[in-house]
Amino acid sequence: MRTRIKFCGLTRPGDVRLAVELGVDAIGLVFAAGSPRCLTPDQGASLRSAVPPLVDAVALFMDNPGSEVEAVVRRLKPDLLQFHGSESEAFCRSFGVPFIKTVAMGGGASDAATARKRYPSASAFLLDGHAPGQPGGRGERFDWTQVPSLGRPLFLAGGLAPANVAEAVRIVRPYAVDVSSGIEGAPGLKDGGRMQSFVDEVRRADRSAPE
Ligand SMILES: O=C(O)c1ccccc1N[C@@H]1O[C@H](COP(=O)(O)O)[C@@H](O)[C@H]1O
Repeated sequence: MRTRIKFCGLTRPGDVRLAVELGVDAIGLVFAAGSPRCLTPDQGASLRSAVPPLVDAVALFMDNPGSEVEAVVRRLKPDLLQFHGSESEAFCRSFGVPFIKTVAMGGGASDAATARKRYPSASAFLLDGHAPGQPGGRGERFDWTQVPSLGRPLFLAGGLAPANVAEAVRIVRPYAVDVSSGIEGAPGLKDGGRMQSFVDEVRRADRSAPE
């Protein structure tokens, strides 16, 4: 099984081009207010145009008004939406685009127990290391031995980096890994060397997969 890779929070066309060259499966574009990686719809549209067919463009939101999500959907035509806040199932599915729902695993108050029932139409769940109500993209990991079974493909996120992603893949065997700050030189600015090392480490862990 090949672990899928999503790079999130890209802000520069050159970073998108390198991610595609490295063979990542999905590029995340952030529209969450307050994030150092937050894009305007114009910036998002320009980056989206650098994403070729067969690589997914994912638009990320955190409790944005529906009108903002709608505007990004209309402009960028993303392949997937990623919701990081307290959005309802009805809100998430109202845009007619498949969606990933984040499950907060940190702070001792995981919302994993209710996610499966609350979001029956989620295409996948993304497990992140932050506490419920907090934003992601801050490099917070959680206990990888405590991964809930949610009946949908799992994206593992939160504090992943070239130095730990192989271990994370071996323990969790997720459908995909998702990384933002762990491949950056500074918030929003991806580092080419770290991007390359991250992909190499995921592939190394894949090669060690049990038959
Ligand atoms: O990237 C952001 O700035 C962000 C803002 C608000 C919600 C989520 C955000 N990013 C997502 O957080 C996880 C983990 O990031 P990290 O690797 O720990 O830095 C990742 O899924 C991003 O998509």
